[in-house]
Amino acid sequence: MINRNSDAPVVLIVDDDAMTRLLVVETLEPEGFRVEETEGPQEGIDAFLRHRPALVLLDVEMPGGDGFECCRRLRALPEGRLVPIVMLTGNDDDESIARAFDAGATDFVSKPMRWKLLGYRIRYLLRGAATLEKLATAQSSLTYAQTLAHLGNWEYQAGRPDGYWSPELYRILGLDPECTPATFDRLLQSVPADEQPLLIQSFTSLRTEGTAFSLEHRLIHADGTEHHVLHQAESDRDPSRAIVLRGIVQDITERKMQQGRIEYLANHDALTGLPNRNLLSDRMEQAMLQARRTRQLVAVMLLDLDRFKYVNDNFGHSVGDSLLQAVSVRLKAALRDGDTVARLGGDEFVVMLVNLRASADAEKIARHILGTFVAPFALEGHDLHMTTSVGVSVYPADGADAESLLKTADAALYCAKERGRNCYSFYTRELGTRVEEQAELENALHQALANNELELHYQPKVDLKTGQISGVEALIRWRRPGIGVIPPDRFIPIAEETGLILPIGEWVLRAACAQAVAWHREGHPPIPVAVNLSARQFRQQNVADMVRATLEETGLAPARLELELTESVLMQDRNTIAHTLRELKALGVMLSLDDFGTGYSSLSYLKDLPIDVVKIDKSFLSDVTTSAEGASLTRSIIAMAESLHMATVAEGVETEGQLSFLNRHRCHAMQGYYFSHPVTGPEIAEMLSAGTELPEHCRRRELLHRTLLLVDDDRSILQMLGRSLNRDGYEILCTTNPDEALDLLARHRVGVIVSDFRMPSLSGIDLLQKVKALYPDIVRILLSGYTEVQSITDTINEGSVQKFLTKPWDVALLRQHIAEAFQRFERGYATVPPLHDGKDADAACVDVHPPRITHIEEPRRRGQA
Ligand SMILES: Nc1nc2c(ncn2[C@@H]2O[C@@H]3COP(=O)(O)O[C@H]4[C@@H](O)[C@H](n5cnc6c(=O)[nH]c(N)nc65)O[C@@H]4COP(=O)(O)O[C@H]3[C@H]2O)c(=O)[nH]1
Repeated sequence: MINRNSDAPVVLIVDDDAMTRLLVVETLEPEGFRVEETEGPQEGIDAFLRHRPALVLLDVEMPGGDGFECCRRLRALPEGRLVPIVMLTGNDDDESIARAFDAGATDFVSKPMRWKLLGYRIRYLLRGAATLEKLATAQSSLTYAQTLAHLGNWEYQAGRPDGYWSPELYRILGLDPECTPATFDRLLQSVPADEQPLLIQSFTSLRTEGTAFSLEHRLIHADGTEHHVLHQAESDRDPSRAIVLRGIVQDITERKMQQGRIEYLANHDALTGLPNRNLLSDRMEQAMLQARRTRQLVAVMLLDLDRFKYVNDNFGHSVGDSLLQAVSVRLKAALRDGDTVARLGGDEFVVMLVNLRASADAEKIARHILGTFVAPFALEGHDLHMTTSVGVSVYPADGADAESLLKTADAALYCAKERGRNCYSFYTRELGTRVEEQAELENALHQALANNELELHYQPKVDLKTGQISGVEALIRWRRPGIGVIPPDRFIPIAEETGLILPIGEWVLRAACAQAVAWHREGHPPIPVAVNLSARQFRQQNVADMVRATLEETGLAPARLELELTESVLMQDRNTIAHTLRELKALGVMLSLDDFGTGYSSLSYLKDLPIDVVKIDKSFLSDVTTSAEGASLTRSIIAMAESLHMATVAEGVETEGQLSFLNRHRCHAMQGYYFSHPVTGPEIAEMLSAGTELPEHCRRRELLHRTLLLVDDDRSILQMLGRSLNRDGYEILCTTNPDEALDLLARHRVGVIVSDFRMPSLSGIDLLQKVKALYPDIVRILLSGYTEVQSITDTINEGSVQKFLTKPWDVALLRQHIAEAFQRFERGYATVPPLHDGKDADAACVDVHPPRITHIEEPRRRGQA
């Protein structure tokens, strides 16, 4: 019977004896085997390759060759390594058996054989072969896996110095298995000296007490490189009850490096390499712990670069990035080793100072930090002058944990910025309360628009020539239920910061336009309404689109809308802003520059922008009648605007003196409490109906009459002077008090002042010096006795006095000099040239003739005997 079952295990019989082959077939096929037969060694090898038998029965003596040699050749084949080969031998002698095993045979059977047992024997051998194959597969998988995992292993028997190291362990150590004994001492040699004691101790406990260990330590590879390994070991007893120690050594160098990299990235800022918020918090907690123990202080400084956004917008992000890197280098260089500089993101840095004894130490360092910004940063061909604001909080007084310390430092930073930047502020309790209030305000502001809590007031602007209302400015108010009206200065900055200014700004624009249309519909003359736009609106919205849509929606003529921008708007990217302003101009609206003089706008920049009106900030107006500087700045702004063909509106006009000053210098319009506070829409309507306007004497007049101011503490002299001059048609103002004289000058357009030399409260020279500074166009005459001439020579030479009259006077000559003085004033008035680039008007309008002395000889020049 021939077994053709293809799944049946194949047995190859190689024997020249046909009878033996037949008996094998007859015996095995009924047992479920398939038998392939060949007669000689070479055919046997060919059949082996063809049929891949599960087992080979091989005769020892064949005519075609020796069975031992055939066995050897079969074993040499890759496919023949593990196949059971059973030698069939007629010689049951020891030598043949030994030769058979030597040639690689698995077993032998002596002829004549017991055929009945052959099947059992073959099955047994096949089971053994299968187990061996599985073992070999498992072994190679294990080796492969160990290589992949860089996992080596070792084994020692207690009491024996030599043991076993796997190939991978040799590879990890970089050692040659052929010439390196697998001893524990050799393993130890590869461990750096500082880590050897730990390993020895662990190994000893394992050996003596059976305590398993798991350690990470370093190993020095044979090539000298340092590797990190995870080393784990435990002990066991083998079947003979001997103690066996087994361990694995895994090379985790790569994982360690990646872990290190991940940890670095998680704790450092990628741009500057400085610690980030994460690491900073850790360090802060540690520093506070230590400070508690040593009773010292920790200071946290929060830094924000002033105008960093301007650098980014105008010089590009790569310059911005280089700047941040340069700042981090300077900050690190400014501090001690134990201190920390971290970057929180953007242009925010934190400096943490440890081991401080007093807050004053932190103050010194804060000053030092400001000092490190003095030198410009030379970056990509630009010299950037940067400053920073610093908020400081101190542990333990200002916070018990990292988060609260950063919060209080932030509050202090806010205060430093409010103080004008480029300075530092320490946190105080009052500041904290203010910050909390701010936070509360911020929450409430989110609801304000939805709850209809916002409203608009309007402040009239008045034309100084006609005295009539020429427009209004819309000013927002927040009426908080249960609290009252909150002024915009308190909530607009918050709205700016949070972005709420965008919806609020849109609402203001719509409400103001609608109100202007409503006034017109009620029959009032069409007056323009001005609306403030914030810098953030320009950055984040398409302002031109929004304005166009609002004009369409409300039906307001574009010429009746004025948009007020602050200088901070102009500090944004030049090209973008110029483009937006041109788009707005193309719509037909008016553009005015608010709070002019408080920012950084330069004349050359302004002249390229389509600005119609410059608003002079109220901070200049406040001291315009008392401070030479205030007066000079305001004059300069008016003159500059005039030269650029822009109109001027002065804000915050509260007194007649300020108004007179503005008229004298030909400002176009005013806005301020002197005329009206901001009022409601209906109140504006009432003012328009009533034709409310500036009183006649407050308007700008061209030269109508000559006003003369006489100042003398002696009333009788004043009367005599008045009598001498009253025929000439002057408006004569008299006062015995120099302070009152300044007030009169502020309120009246005086052309000539005559002042006595000796007065108890202020000398005539001091008064005229002030007049020169405040009103350089007024012609200044000093009145004195003969004997005083010598002492006032220098003053005359300095130019504070332009004419000099002596007492008693010749009436005709007095009249003549006063008339000449007025002619001179009027000449100057008619030719006041526009001022350029902030130059003071003095040089232009003061006639610097040598002083003329009436009645006596010329005073002697400085240095003359
Ligand atoms: N001391 C004094 N002050 C005077 C006088 N005349 C007017 N003022 C005040 O000066 C401010 C003029 O407005 P601003 O410079 O545009 O300054 C405004 C403006 O920058 C901002 N603001 C107001 N409304 C809005 C708005 O709707 N949107 C935006 N973005 N900002 C607004 O808030 C600032 C303050 O507004 P207000 O508190 O209404 O304060 C107003 C006004 O009430 C005066 O004679 N003396």
